[in-house]
Amino acid sequence: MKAAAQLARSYPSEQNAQGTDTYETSRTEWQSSSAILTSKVVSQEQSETLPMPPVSVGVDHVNGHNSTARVPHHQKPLTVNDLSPTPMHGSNLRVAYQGVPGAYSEAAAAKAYHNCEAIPCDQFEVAFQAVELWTADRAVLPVENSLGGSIHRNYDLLLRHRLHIVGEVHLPVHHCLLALPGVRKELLTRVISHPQGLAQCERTLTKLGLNVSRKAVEDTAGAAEFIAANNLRDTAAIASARAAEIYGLEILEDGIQDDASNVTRFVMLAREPIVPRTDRPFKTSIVFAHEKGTSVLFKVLSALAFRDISLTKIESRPNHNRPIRLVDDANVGTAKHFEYMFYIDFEASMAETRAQNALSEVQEFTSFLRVLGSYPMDMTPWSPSSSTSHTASSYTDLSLSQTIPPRPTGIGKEGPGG
Ligand SMILES: O=C(O)C(=O)C[C@]1(C(=O)O)C=C[C@@H](O)C=C1
Repeated sequence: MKAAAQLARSYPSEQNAQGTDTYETSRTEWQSSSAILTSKVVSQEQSETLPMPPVSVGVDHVNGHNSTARVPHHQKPLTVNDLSPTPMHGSNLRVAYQGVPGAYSEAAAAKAYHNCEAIPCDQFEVAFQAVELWTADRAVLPVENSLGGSIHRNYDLLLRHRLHIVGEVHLPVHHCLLALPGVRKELLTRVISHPQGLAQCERTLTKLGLNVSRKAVEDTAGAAEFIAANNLRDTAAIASARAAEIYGLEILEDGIQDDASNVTRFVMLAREPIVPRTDRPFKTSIVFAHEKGTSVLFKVLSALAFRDISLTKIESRPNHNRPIRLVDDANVGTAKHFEYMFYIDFEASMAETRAQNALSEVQEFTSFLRVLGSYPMDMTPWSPSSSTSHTASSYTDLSLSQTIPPRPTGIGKEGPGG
């Protein structure tokens, strides 16, 4: 079959959204069998972490602004042991995020899915698995920040798991320096936060003249929770105003991110892709590799540029299937090339012919190609000064308005979402 025809047939259409032609079948056409990666639970993202006992929560206020996610009392983060394919209850969309209540990821879940039930997970991988095993309907995960850069772990997990990107959401991130009531800045010896939180405030921390060590923990709100639970009077957390409220901390400094327009981009993941459309701006995310490594990159970029398709993001990660390629030259020795997976986001919908043609061409000179998702761009108005204020209802996850394949027996119905 000609590649273009194969592509047009393989990407989900209105027809297959009705269940007559599943995306699962088409997806295999896009992937070389050697590149299929298995899912297994991996160790936590930070090797050096602090234990964080759970603390009860109940304040409904995200990062200084009203949240629409419901946070049950005494909610403990989901761990890998909690994951079993048990039936869901209730009609609201259950959205998995990494962290504890008060984390920015929780705010992103609320922005993406108004009135959702936000489910905290102790690792990114658990959030992926929660959706795969029907414990959650969606996962909302950070992929990049305007100051701290890419969240590499999630790029690797996107490849290892079979979920589809169904949307994106940009969350302005407004950091505060939090400590127990009565603690003065001069008494601090340590600042703890998520590595991204530390990275996003590095220059400001230095400017404040604090004589503190930095320590990475699992998430920003978890840092606040840890200080409260252990009554640490020499330690401050970088976290949201909502985390201060939840865990009873005081705000020593407000807005300590190095750039006022600090923003994190999150992607929404689902078990099924959405039907791509052309009536609003769409983005498509792909990942590809080639045995000849980086030499293919120029061709891929040309295939997009030739069709006037703009790139919004490019990322490379080690190709874990084949990390090194050795090239022997009898005369000079052995060259050792690192192998990469390339991730690209571009501004076009897979419903557009130009995107289909571009990917047909890309398919011809890559050994592995996977469409991670084609989804509406977050076009909500930009207001960095208002921190994490969000217009929850202005965002739409189109997957909620499409026909969604039935759940296995015993699973409840789809919630309202965005
Ligand atoms: O720690 C949190 O609060 C998170 O939600 C995680 C996270 C991230 O992984 O980048 C999300 C947004 C901010 O960039 C800081 C941290």
